[in-house]
Amino acid sequence: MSATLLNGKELAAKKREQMKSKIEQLAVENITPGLAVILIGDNAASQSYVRGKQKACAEVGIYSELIERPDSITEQELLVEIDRLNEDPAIDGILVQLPIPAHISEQAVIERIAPNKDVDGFHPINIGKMMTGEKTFLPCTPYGVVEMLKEASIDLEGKHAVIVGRSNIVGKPVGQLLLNENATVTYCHSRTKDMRNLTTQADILIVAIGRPKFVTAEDVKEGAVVVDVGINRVDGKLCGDVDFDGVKEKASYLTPVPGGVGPMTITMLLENTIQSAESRK
Ligand SMILES: NC(=O)C1=CN([C@@H]2O[C@H](COP(=O)(O)OP(=O)(O)OC[C@H]3O[C@@H](n4cnc5c(N)ncnc54)[C@H](OP(=O)(O)O)[C@@H]3O)[C@@H](O)[C@H]2O)C=CC1
Ligand SMILES: Nc1nc(=O)c2c([nH]1)NC[C@@H]1CN(c3ccc(C(=O)N[C@@H](CCC(=O)O)C(=O)O)cc3)C=[N+]21
Ligand SMILES: [Mg+2]
Repeated sequence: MSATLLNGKELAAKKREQMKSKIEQLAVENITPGLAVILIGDNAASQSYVRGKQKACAEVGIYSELIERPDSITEQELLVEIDRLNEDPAIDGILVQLPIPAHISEQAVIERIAPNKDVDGFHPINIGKMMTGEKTFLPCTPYGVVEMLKEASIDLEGKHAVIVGRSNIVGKPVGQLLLNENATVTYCHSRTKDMRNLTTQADILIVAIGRPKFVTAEDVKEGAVVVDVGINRVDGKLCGDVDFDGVKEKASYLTPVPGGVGPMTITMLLENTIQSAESRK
């Protein structure tokens, strides 16, 4: 068997088309959704992601503002920038590109963003609402993963979803969203013993660890749905956390890297920004 590819790039393009007409409707009411992105330092990967976000905003008609600051910025200075954006009526969403320098507390920064402008869905209030199933901004990568599975009509109810990775931005929330969809969820991480025994039981396997081609065909059950969140640069080329060529012969569905989860992450950021602008009304 050769897996059906879950084409995130294509679904992202389709969703962005739909967003354009929503934004035209908002324009009638004199609302232009606005996103502020704060980029600290000169990390090449972060710069490239931020460019991707700005390009996507321009494509659908979201106003975007880039605030670039040097590595030497103090935590206090950054918090003041966030306060200003919290008060800015043209800004519906605020994103601080991670990682940030070690001398600044990531948690302090995330908690300073007004929850109703936290389009990343990282604020503890929004995480809490996600856990209780209240409507809120869902974290973009997990939200994008669930949208891709739904688009392919992959039934989640009662399925065993195994998540490899437990970061606050990907692993933990993707498990929570799948639980909200009535999947049975198991988390694996760097201390997990006999991980293969767990991953080979997965109907749905989500991998988000940041280790190139770490998950191989032997880790996967025949017919499983495999979602590769990893983005790794090896010899100048992008690859995921899953050994694509091996796993595609065993999985029923598989996401490519690039062109899988990544474009969906940006798309759900746009979606959250539009949702935020709609609540101005
Ligand atoms: N496509 C997209 O839109 C996005 C892609 N990414 C990519 O996804 C990947 C993960 O990102 P992120 O969640 O931020 O990463 P983190 O580094 O924050 O977390 C990695 C997680 O993987 C676990 N882990 C690491 N090594 C192993 C191992 N050998 N076996 C089992 N578990 C392991 C860690 O365990 P422990 O907790 O025990 O340390 C940790 O929970 C990266 O490649 C990143 O670039 C990230 C965000 C968005
Ligand atoms: N506050 C914050 N929010 C984030 O959402 C956030 C962040 N910080 N820090 C870094 C990670 C990573 N991330 C990606 C987004 C898009 C692609 C993406 O579009 N990838 C393309 C390839 C892009 C390329 O060619 O480099 C693809 O997979 O096809 C990847 C990774 C968001 N993150
Ligand atoms: Mg991280």
